[in-house]
Amino acid sequence: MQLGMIGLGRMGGNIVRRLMKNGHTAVVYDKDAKAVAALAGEGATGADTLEAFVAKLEKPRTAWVMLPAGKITEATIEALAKLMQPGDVIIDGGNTFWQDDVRRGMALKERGLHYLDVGTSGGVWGIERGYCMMIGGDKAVVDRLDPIFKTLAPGIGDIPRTPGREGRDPRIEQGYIHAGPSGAGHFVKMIHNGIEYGLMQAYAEGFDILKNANIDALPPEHRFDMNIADIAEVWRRGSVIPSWLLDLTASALAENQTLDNYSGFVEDSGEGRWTVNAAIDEAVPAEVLTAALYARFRSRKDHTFAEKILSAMRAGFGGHKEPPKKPDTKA
Ligand SMILES: O=C(O)[C@H](O)[C@@H](O)[C@H](O)[C@H](O)COP(=O)(O)O
Repeated sequence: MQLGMIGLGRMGGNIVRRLMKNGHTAVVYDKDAKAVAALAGEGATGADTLEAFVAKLEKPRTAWVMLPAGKITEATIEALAKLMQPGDVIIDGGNTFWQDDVRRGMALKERGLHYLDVGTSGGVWGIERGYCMMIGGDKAVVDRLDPIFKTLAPGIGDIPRTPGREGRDPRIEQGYIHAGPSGAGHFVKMIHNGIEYGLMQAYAEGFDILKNANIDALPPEHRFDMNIADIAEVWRRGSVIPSWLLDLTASALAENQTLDNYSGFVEDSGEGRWTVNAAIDEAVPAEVLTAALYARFRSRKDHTFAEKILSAMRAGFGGHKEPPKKPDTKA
């Protein structure tokens, strides 16, 4: 099957590679001509403008947009929609806010275009491992494009089947789901990422406590000099908390246990914020996911103004002074 791909970064380029490796064809476009040339060299049909890209696609066209969520994705889909014809499909595979999908899905439908939002998980490893996909949009379109999704998905692999799932939609076990109408795919991906924040924060805090178990503030007989790289490794094997995130942590610590190659300034791309907003809209208490998001904000500041206010209040009611230097509890 043929797929058009706009955006040939770490995700888009590798999606095209995985498809071509498995017998599909691709038309590719990116503002960076070098990225287009590189994939053309690997067998894709390159296009140097959006117009040329659309002209090279077989009808009905399928164009997957894999760009950073926000303005660039919005502008690209708008420009693309003007060039497409009724029956064509536009896929947004980035980390778009699901309400933008709901709006776009309706607007494009009025022009006879189909729109799928595909939350795509797997990062830079997806080319080998496959991508877990959470898809929103019309069922008929999702079904028609099944050969693409099936190839991109990880497949059942060596993950044991879940007892009790016999006779259900086989796509789920392959690693992709039609989650519902427009927006549903990115809604599921948003919650996936919200959970990702929480899991990451849980591991991060646990390892920080282990790392600080030898500080001078503790009685000598309560101090432990922990090898956190080894602990990460042993937990991967038969414990209750293995995961891919733990695998990645173990690899990073094995390489450099001090992690002094990182500053600890943690970015976010929006999904965690939207998860918390959704929890508020639904009045669902999401304490862990909210705290994990705020921990990222905290990571970007030396000391917040709020912390100065805390110090001022403590000084006011108790005469407590701030310590002259960072306390020992922070390594
Ligand atoms: O499932 C995935 O592959 C990841 O969740 C991915 O989609 C994620 O969005 C970015 O790697 C970083 O996200 P943040 O910038 O929000 O941490």
